[in-house]
Amino acid sequence: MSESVTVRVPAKVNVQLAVGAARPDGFHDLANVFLAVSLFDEVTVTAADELTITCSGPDADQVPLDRTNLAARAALALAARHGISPDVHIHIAKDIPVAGGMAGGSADGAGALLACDAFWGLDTPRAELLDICAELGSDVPFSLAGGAALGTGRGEHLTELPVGGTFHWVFAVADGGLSTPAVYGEFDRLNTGTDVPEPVASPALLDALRTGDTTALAATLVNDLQPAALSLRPSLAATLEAGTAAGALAGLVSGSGPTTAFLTKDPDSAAAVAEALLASGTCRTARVATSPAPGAHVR
Ligand SMILES: C[C@@](CO)(OP(=O)(O)O)[C@H](O)COP(=O)(O)OP(=O)(O)OC[C@H]1O[C@@H](n2ccc(N)nc2=O)[C@H](O)[C@@H]1O
Ligand SMILES: Nc1ncnc2c1ncn2[C@@H]1O[C@H](COP(=O)(O)OP(=O)(O)O)[C@@H](O)[C@H]1O
Repeated sequence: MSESVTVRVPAKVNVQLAVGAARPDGFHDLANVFLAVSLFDEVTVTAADELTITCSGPDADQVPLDRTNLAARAALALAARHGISPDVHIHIAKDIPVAGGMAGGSADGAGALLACDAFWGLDTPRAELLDICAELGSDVPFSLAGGAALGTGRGEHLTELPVGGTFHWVFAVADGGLSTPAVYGEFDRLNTGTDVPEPVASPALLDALRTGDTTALAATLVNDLQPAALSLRPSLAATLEAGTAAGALAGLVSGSGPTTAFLTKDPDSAAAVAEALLASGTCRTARVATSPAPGAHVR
């Protein structure tokens, strides 16, 4: 057994998030087109007498260090399935914004699962790991998979998607987070009395991904949660405006927000948009990243 295992896991952006009506279980059916982006958390597992968690990075103080942390829940779930002790130390080096709509918690869940699996030498089949991910949260299977995928159901059933090029993004990180259930709740409130259509993936958007056509992707980006996120956080409208005024091809709220994502035509444009966003004072920080990025992998 090696002394430690470190797994690197990407953040995501939803290039299409089509949201259906609330289901009886409270979740919403989705057509969720995930794209992994090159901002990564690193999850390291070492031997310990009990299950403990530490976290480092600029947003570390916002991460729970008890058993509600998705990394702890992943270790507990895997250990329970194999009937072994979950006693390990998990360190999260966090670079993904917390509660930002970029699936940072999900990344840590998938990362801890893979790291514990390797550390304990279990060699759990991939399909079983994906099942555990789905139990942990709707976005967790995609954090394991990476690349690009269509998520259906509540987002946990994945179909891998081909991507024909590299996309250049700028992420404007807002002050504070937005609660995912609160944003879905606001979506329901805004849609009260309307007939919410079944969510379907956009053929034009899937085509743009497949061909790597940035301009076509920019024209088809859509997030049904955006009106709800803007309703809860009206200041995001100014961030979206600042990014597009600075030359981004398009901007949208990332998932449930409040991070906003801007698609740009090349690395130079991304750097210019990031600089303009920072100067605009409409965000806390701006990060440049590319996609697709690989899923959770041992370093
Ligand atoms: C909105 C999205 C878009 O990818 O991500 P974020 O922007 O939060 O990262 C996801 O749907 C978030 O997925 P995830 O954060 O894993 O959610 P879960 O833990 O499964 O569920 C948290 C809560 O979100 C709501 N929820 C989540 C998924 C879904 N399809 N319908 C929902 O209504 C429910 O209120 C649920 O109790
Ligand atoms: N490992 C983790 N990293 C970050 N947040 C976590 C983690 N585990 C649990 N959480 C909780 O999940 C909430 C959502 O965080 P996160 O996954 O970063 O955002 P989002 O759901 O918007 O993508 C946080 O407010 C935090 O309380």
